[in-house]
Amino acid sequence: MEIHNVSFAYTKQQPFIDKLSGSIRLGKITSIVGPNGSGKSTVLSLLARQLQVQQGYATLYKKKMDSYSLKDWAKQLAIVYQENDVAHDLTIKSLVKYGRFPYQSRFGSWKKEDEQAVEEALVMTGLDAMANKSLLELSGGERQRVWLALSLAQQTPILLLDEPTTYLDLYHQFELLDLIERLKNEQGKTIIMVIHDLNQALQYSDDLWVMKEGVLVAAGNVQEVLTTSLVEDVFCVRARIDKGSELTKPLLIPTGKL
Ligand SMILES: Nc1ncnc2c1ncn2[C@@H]1O[C@H](COP(=O)(O)OP(=O)(O)OP(=O)(O)O)[C@@H](O)[C@H]1O
Repeated sequence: MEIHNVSFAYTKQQPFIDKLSGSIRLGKITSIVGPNGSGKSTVLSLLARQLQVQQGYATLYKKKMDSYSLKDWAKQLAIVYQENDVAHDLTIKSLVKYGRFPYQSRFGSWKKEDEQAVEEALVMTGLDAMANKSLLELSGGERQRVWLALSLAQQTPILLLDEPTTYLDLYHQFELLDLIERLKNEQGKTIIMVIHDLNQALQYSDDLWVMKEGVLVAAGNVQEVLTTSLVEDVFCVRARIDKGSELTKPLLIPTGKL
């Protein structure tokens, strides 16, 4: 996936995202990090076509993003936001079924493969045993898993996740990140996720995009990009990096504000 000089403005003044260019490696996990308000979610929304690119363009398999119909785009790419509104009287399964929407023809019926995709998504997210529960009965973290299940039922090769671990306790954060890693390793999915925890980014991603004030200031292999001087420049935080061993990944240790 390639992004060429993409610009976007929320207001008529200066573009907020100004001529952003970069590539996303397919079949890899790319984490987008950066301070609050730096444009991470905006970039996800532009790729999901929830916001419209105003200048420049993005391509997938060398074909321009805009030349895919919205329905075809929804077969390529699913997005899970951090916060979602929903009519609460739905059951988990009935919400996850909406992931099959791009595959339904106007008068089409619900097919065996639709049912199978929903079941698989429920099993993968550990929601199968409670599939008939109402969303009202769920905790914030459980509800977050339902949204992930919905996007998995969509069976797209690309998954965009906006702060997927935010509402989860530490155990469930690692459980979800392990699931994301499995989706990459076993199904070859491309994952693009916004994440605040730099150590989780270090542990789980292949590539890192670093945003600051709407600009992509660094991109590339996560271990090469995430240096102490970058953390100082972008986050205004002092840090040191424990290089780890053959068995362990590096660890970033923040030591205070600059
Ligand atoms: N709908 C909107 N209308 C106007 N401005 C917006 C809108 N959504 C976001 N912004 C502004 O765009 C900027 C970037 O927001 P964005 O949500 O992309 O940042 P972020 O890096 O994801 O932040 P965070 O880490 O706080 O979630 C912010 O200054 C924000 O106030």
